[in-house]
Amino acid sequence: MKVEICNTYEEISKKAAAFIIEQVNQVPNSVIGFATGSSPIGLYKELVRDYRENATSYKDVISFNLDEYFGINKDNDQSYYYFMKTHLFKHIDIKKEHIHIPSGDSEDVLEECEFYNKKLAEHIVDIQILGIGSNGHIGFNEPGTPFDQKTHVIELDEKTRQDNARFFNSYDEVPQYAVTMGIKNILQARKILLIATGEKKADAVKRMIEGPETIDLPASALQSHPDVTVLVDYEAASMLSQNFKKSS
Ligand SMILES: N[C@@H]1[C@@H](O)[C@H](O)[C@@H](COP(=O)(O)O)O[C@@H]1O
Repeated sequence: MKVEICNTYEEISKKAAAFIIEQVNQVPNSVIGFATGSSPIGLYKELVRDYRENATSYKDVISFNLDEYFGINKDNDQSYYYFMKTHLFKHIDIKKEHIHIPSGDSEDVLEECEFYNKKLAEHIVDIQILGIGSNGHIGFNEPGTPFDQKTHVIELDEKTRQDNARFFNSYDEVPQYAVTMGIKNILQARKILLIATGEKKADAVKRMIEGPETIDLPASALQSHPDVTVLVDYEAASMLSQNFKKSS
């Protein structure tokens, strides 16, 4: 894994944006895997700014989002569909028919998972953007998820629901289940770009990079991927060994 320790969230967001913009400029019909959560918001702001200033076009880009809450309709302002629309998609020229986000309110959720896996199998994601949960989850793959799992329904950890409660009126409103790309899908991307900030992520970041590869820390699965870039601030990097900090 390439680990870059940055001074500010702004620096992380700019570096991440440059990574995506370079990909889209080189290959206009790139397939980009998008993530939600607060970590990539700065990156999306930068992409929108660049779109307005430099007209980088997304008209041929195909997108796949990692996950969606289960039991939430896409027009609900807590849905990840709504998040992507608000923070990125409505500001750029990506085509609606090129956007893929698992549906959180399909009548048959297992069929939805199968459909999403089928769509994913028709493409190779060029860059998958990731955040990381404080319990080491990626997408919504909670601790204990087998690494060979593809898109599936998952019961959210209490920790995850507590962490995400800040976006809802109360803890009880946080959905109990989600639909998420599996770790197997995530590892099939050509490149992975993970963003983590703040000391709440420090333990998960250390275990992702320096700990054993274990289903107890889902992000440790990334150790077996050949092209992962991790952008962190000093707080998120604070538990990494000194050796590691120097060599990065
Ligand atoms: N499912 C999302 C993840 O994709 C995200 O990476 C993570 C961290 O979120 P944040 O960036 O807000 O800390 O939690 C959420 O639950």
